[in-house]
Amino acid sequence: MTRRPPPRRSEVTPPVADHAPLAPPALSAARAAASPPRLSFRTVPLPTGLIAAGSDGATAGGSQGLLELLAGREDVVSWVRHGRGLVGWGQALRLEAQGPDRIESLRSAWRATVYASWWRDALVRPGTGPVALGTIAFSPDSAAASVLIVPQVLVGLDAAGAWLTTAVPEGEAHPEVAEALARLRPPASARPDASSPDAPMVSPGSLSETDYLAAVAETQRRMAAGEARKVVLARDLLVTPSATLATGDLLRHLGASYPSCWTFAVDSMVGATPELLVRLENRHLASRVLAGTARRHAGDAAAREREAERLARWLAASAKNRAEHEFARASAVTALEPLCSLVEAEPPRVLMLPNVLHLATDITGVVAGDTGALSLVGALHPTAAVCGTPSEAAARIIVEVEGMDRGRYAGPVGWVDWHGEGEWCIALRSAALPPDGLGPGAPARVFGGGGIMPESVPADELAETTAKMRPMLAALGVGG
Ligand SMILES: C=C(O[C@@H]1C=C(C(=O)O)C=C[C@H]1O)C(=O)O
Repeated sequence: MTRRPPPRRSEVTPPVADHAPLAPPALSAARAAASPPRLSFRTVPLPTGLIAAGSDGATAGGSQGLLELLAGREDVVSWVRHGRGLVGWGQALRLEAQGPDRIESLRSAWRATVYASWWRDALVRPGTGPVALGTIAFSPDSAAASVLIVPQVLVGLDAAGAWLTTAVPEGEAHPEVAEALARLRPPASARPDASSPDAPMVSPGSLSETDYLAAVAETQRRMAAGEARKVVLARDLLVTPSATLATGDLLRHLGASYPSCWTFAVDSMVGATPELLVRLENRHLASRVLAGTARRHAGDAAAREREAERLARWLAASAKNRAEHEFARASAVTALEPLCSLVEAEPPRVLMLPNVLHLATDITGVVAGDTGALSLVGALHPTAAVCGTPSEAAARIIVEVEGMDRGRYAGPVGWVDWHGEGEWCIALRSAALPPDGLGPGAPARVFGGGGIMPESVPADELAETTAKMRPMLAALGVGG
């Protein structure tokens, strides 16, 4: 499909610069909404068998998996689950916003950009045509920018096949498909240093373990005084690798170990999250609320299996976890109802992950009017899964007790397409990487948190944050 007439000129392919093209300057969302940039997008199907997902998300046959395309690369974007989704690199556009209106500003800037742009897309499937990936700060007061990024090259894979979307400023020629395809191969020069002998260095972020225990106790004191009923606290660890480690290689590790999670990367925020904030496709929405956790332990497969069954029974029957879950579930349903003609929530079930089990509620709905995914994100965020109940009191306690700026941790992360649909998760099981890449002297900030209830045991809450950090820590080479 072509949305605006393509420019009347022959497409001459200019010599294409090598990898790591320079990022364009960031454009404030407010400026972009008033005076939108004009981009040209082109989506073409890729030959069958070139890109494929194995049953566990790994490579199938002679083809490449999506995350393998990122080997050795920096400046990547990723949105991959069970080997399918989107990966890309380069930046054709970067929109930035901050403050309480950051989500709405990005939404209207993207809408204006789409209207000012043109594209060719013979496929018209979710994720084809113009797509931007975003990562949004948890708090309106965060110093971290909330961004939407249009990659220069985006490769997608769904059940029907793979495609390639390129984005260039209007008036510039797209790289030829053959050229872009050749460049799907990771640059040999950027291959990671596989021999990093020393273990990474781990140090506390804003709170030591002792301080975190004190923060949990202080939160419980404030809850006992009637200030809030549930508060989600988090902490961070600084992990410094002994050698450079490419973002693309971290993502491959996450995708292989946590295939049922969304392996994401946007603007140096990376992770493998199990929590779907909202997917909007053909006006139908889906959301998966998680709250209430049991930790799994290491061990042989049979022992872990037996333990998981026992933990699942325990979690499903735990009054504390059920109450904690109910706050999160209610906050999501309440946020969605005004925007939907129908909202249905399944009874809670147990979701099993390699490191933890969660109570999970699947929500489905039909969106009223032309409400888009970013409007739904704005209505949902922050749910009581990552903030608390009541929301404002919990947010205040978080600021006062956690002592850190969460940045994009626990904020929305995902993608939006040309008509406002897309898929957004909560940026959990995640880390903020240094902007110029991980390496000695440039640590990753790894996050983990959990819901505090009046009856919580502080030591258990601390252990829960460690269990939730395990995916990122393992990808960074910490622990087993
Ligand atoms: C806050 C985190 O996770 C959230 C909190 C949970 C809980 O308290 O049980 C469970 C899932 C997530 O909604 C995290 O992973 O950092």
